[in-house]
Amino acid sequence: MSPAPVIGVAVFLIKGNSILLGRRRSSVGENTYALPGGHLEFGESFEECAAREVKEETGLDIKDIQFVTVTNDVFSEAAKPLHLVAVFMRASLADPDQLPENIEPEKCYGWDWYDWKNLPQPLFRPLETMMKNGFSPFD
Ligand SMILES: Nc1nc2c([nH]c(=O)n2[C@H]2C[C@H](O)[C@@H](COP(=O)(O)OP(=O)(O)OP(=O)(O)O)O2)c(=O)[nH]1
Ligand SMILES: [Mg+2]
Repeated sequence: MSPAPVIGVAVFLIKGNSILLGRRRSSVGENTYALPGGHLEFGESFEECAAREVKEETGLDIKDIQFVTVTNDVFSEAAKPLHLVAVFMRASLADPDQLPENIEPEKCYGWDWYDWKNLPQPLFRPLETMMKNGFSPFD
């Protein structure tokens, strides 16, 4: 039996021309820069999941949470095959002066703001694929 598809929610947290990224500590995408996010829990809306994951991982409070796009990928070559539906949301800081904290240091090396025109490398693969396809969360 194949495992059920998994639903991830990731958040483009936008501040001026920058987005918040953290270098992952994970068997999936170790050392790559990714958005805050995690898995949808039973009964949650995408907006609730986005706000909860950003709070759990960075301590930040967000507002104006909107859906932007969705990806659907099957990683069949992986040791544990994974079918991932990733829902991408966009949001802004409720308080522009609030600073990100690394609340889950076992999952992330730290959060920082990066100019959209000068993103760090390597990006987490789903993010890199979106960028290569010309996606922008600012449009
Ligand atoms: N965090 C994050 N997840 C992403 C991004 N792009 C993308 O496809 N995803 C997908 C891959 C992951 O399987 C899924 C969940 O994110 P995650 O790996 O951070 O999960 P997590 O441990 O924080 O989740 P949880 O089990 O604590 O709820 O979302 C991204 O840029 N950032
Ligand atoms: Mg996460």
